[in-house]
Amino acid sequence: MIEARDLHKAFGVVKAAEGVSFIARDGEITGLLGPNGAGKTTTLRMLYTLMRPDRGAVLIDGRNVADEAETVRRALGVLPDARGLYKRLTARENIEYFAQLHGLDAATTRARCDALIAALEMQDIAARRTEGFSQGQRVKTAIARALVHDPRNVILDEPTNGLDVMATRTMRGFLKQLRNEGRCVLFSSHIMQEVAALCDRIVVIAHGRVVAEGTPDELRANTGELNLEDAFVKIIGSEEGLHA
Ligand SMILES: Nc1ncnc2c1ncn2[C@@H]1O[C@H](COP(=O)(O)OP(=O)(O)OP(=O)(O)O)[C@@H](O)[C@H]1O
Repeated sequence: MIEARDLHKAFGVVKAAEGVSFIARDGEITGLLGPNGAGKTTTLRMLYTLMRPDRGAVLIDGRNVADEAETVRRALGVLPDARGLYKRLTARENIEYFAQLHGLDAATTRARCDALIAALEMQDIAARRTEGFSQGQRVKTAIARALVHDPRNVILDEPTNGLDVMATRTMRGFLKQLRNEGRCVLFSSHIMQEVAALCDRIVVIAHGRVVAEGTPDELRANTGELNLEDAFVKIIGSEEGLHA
């Protein structure tokens, strides 16, 4: 479980997060939806311990990040906005390297790598150096690497950004599999259709604040709109972020 509790973060005069609070539960996919510059990446960075909030708290499985950063990090798998692969290593070696950093033994490393490579349909690229990888190939490698230690909570910053239709389908199927395994899956997107297709719960963020939250049905009911797109226009107050 991931909990954002009244998170604030400012960069000079820019207030990127102004009291962001929400809970992402186990066995659910939670989507953080908002237009460009809404504060999604900043919020996720605070949640995955990269950035310290000016105010507020982050709790992962009930543990406060400020007190137990190391324990919390072991329970987190993160796809950051900068994917950052080692380009001289193959895709498999990138994943194995993270397994070593987490202290996994050789047999577990092999088993986890094989399972992730199969689940993400990356058998054809596993033995290739990542230098020159396409966007989709890089994202798959970075996700496999983020999940090699079998974390209970998964945070992904715009995981389908730049992916083609087939790669997006694979990614959606993979995220659902993580959810069905009982994990807590939280991802950000500025694309309404992406969030609508995948999420059990949606947290809508605009100008650093949570402006709506609920299941797709609840968001429709609360806005009095039959169509989710119309509901978002009403919530965000513009058509930003509605189109892929
Ligand atoms: N390191 C930083 N220094 C200065 N300003 C920043 C920094 N990081 C974020 N900001 C500002 O904070 C605001 C929120 O940015 P953030 O990246 O969190 O938005 P986002 O919702 O992820 O947007 P996008 O969909 O475009 O990625 C923006 O105005 C951005 O310019």
